[in-house]
Amino acid sequence: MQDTAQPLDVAGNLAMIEAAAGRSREQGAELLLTPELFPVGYAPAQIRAELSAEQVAQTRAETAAIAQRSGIAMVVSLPGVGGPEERGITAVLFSPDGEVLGEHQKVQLFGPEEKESFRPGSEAPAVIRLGGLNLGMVICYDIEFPEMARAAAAAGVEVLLVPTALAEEPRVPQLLVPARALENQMTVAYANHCGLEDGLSFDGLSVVAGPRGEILGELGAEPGLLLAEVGPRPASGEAGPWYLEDRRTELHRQWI
Ligand SMILES: NC(=O)CCCCC(N)=O
Repeated sequence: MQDTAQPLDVAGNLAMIEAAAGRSREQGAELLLTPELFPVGYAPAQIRAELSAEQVAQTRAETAAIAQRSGIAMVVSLPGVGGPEERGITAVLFSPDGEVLGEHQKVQLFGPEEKESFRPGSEAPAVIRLGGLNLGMVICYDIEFPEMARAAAAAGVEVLLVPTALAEEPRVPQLLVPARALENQMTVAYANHCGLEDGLSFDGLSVVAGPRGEILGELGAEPGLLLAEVGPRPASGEAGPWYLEDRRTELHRQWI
C-alpha cells in the first residue's frame, strides 16, 4: 500500500488501511504491507508530544480488528508500547485473525527528530513463518545498512517486509532495495508514503524486488496498491552465486 497519511488523524489513516486491505483481499492478496507509522502519520515530534501510551494501545487494537475483519495478514508500523520516553518505532505482523505473529523495533533511527522522539531497537529481525514462507521485517533506514538485511537472511528470512517513510532519496528504492534482495537472495518489499505529510515530500516509489534483484512490481509518485506474488528463496543451483553459503563470516567479523 502506498498513500498519504494525515499526522495524528488515526481514524482517517486506519480507514485508508482498511480500504486497502479490502481491495487487496479482493485481488487475492494474502498480506498487506503498509508504510512506516501510517496509522499515526510520519511526524515523530508530534507523535511524541500528542500520543499517549493508551492512545497507541487503542490504535494497535483497532489495527488488529481491521486485519480480522478483512481476513488478511497485515504488516503495520506503529509506535511501540510504553510512554513517549521509552517507546520505539515498530512493525507488527498481524495474522488474518488479528493475532500478533511478531514484531520488529527499528534499530537504525534516522536523524535528530526520530532520535529525540523514539528509542532504538537492539534485536535482529525475527523469522516469522506464514503462508509457507519465512517472513521478516525491518523499517525504513534499517534497509540502508547491509548488516540488517544480511542478519535477516542469515536467520532464514525469505521475504523481508519493509515499511518506510522516505523523502527525496529515490536511490534507496531504485538501487539499494534491489541490491539487498540480490545480495541476500531474498525478496524485499518496500512500502512508502507518497505526497506531502508534516512538511515532507515523500517519494512513493514503493517496490518489490525478487531474490535475483529483479523488479517484481513498482509504483510511481501517486497513491496505489502494488500486488506482487512472492516465493521461497531459490536454490543457488550449479552456477551460483552462493552468497550466503560462501560467506567467510569468521573473517568478515574481524574486519567490520
Ligand atoms: N524514516 C526514515 O528512516 C527515513 C530514512 C531516510 C534515509 C535517507 N537516505 O534519506
